[in-house]
Amino acid sequence: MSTDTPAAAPTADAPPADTPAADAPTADGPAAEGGGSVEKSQADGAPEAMGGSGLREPEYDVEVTLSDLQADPNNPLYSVKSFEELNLRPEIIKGLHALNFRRPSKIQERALPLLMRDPPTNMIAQSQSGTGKTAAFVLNMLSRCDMTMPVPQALVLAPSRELARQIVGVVQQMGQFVQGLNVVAAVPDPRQRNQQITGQIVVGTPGTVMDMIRRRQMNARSIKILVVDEADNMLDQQGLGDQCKRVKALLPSQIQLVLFSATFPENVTTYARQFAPRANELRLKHEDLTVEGIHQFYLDVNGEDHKYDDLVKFYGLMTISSSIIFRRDTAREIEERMTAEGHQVAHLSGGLEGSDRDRVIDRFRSGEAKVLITTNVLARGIDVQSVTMVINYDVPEKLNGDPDYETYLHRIGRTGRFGRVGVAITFVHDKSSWSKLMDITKYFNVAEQLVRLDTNDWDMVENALKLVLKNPRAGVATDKMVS
Ligand SMILES: Nc1ncnc2c1ncn2[C@@H]1O[C@H](COP(=O)(O)OP(=O)(O)OP(=O)(O)O)[C@@H](O)[C@H]1O
Repeated sequence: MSTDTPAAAPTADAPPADTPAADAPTADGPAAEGGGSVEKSQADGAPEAMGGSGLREPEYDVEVTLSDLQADPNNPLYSVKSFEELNLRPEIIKGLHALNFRRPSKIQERALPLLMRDPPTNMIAQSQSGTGKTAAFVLNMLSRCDMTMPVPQALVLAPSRELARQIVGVVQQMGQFVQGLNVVAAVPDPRQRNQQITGQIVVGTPGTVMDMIRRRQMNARSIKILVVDEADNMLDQQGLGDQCKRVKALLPSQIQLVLFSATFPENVTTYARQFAPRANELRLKHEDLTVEGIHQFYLDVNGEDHKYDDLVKFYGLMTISSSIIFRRDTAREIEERMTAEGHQVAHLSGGLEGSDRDRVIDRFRSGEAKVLITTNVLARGIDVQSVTMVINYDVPEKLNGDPDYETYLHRIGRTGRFGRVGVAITFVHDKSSWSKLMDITKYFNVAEQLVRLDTNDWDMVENALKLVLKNPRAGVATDKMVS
């Protein structure tokens, strides 16, 4: 895309103007409004307010004081309650303390009393990426399972093996002081083939779970909770939606159904309500979904042919602790080229064997690989706190070419986790990619904050990003920095 791209214009046809940065508020400016959230508590009957490794520079440490963020009522991490007040058992509280969870986040504070109420009620809950949804549903499961019984009692369905394995890890950590707890990952694994599942909590991908129940490897008779994580994705996609429905049909009829996601587009909401009837709902407007700590940029690339070169140049500018590059397809040229440039790169796509996928994600989590190149298979749920940058090498699109709002939000949500600062950079190389990105940022009400990075001025690019990443309280770049 040429440098006379309509950088600040809200539409693709609008004439070039100042960059959006000119009007962009700083982090000291207006905070993301928490007031636009909508909560519908059907159990109560009445609605309530809800509330590259680089080659030149040292690594940046991004620090964040969680207690400050948790004191701001507009912040999704805010809470007035303590875990003790949420009636959690002492051994579970001990696990939370061991994890350094001092206070619940807003979603945990709101969801837990509803989830843990007796008799159990269904729940459809939404909150921004990285705000602790996993802990909310894990704490409910830990509280409700009888650990003296070695049979599955709670089942979590997740869209990828990586996310399922991650959730297993969260259950193990939070439940480390819970006597008798056994949690099992139900993901394709030849070693598990004929093994009987005896864990009280099972976390898996829908196809494997269905197989295990059908082959009687897993006894579903005692299951009392079904959690569908990333529920909009799980219920929307024809394949997964169908599979989730079939898994549900294999479970007892009187169970607690819990759906969690950062996004619930309208077209999925109706289906979600059929899947989990009479649910308490914790919902947000799409305008309130972005996370303040994620600074959104676009790299103005001079045509498709320059994308590789610019990516490599970009990674030569500075060291990022960990970053993820999202691509539409699984081509490996970028990996090869960046490896040749001296970066510690890993590549993960759905086409790899399960054990290879495990090895790759584990290398990335441990920091052995600093750059992860992947597809939408990892767009959702993956929580690696050291990820300070996400790159959308392609603007996320649906199969029909329309902008994919939800995937954009989930991809950028791999950084800026639980109050941390992160940077999301989308490559824009022509009018079409530009206008799709504009649509997306307008949908989430962040078009004004989107900052252009000009590939004709790499010093500016470097300065803009350093400023944001060095200072956890720094605002988005101003027009002085990116002109
Ligand atoms: N109360 C808390 N105190 C401190 N850290 C927390 C708390 N709750 C969650 N976290 C941490 O916040 C991070 C994000 O949590 P989690 O992965 O559950 O987010 P999420 O809302 O499920 O995000 P996504 O929508 O991307 O799936 C995790 O590293 C988790 O350990």
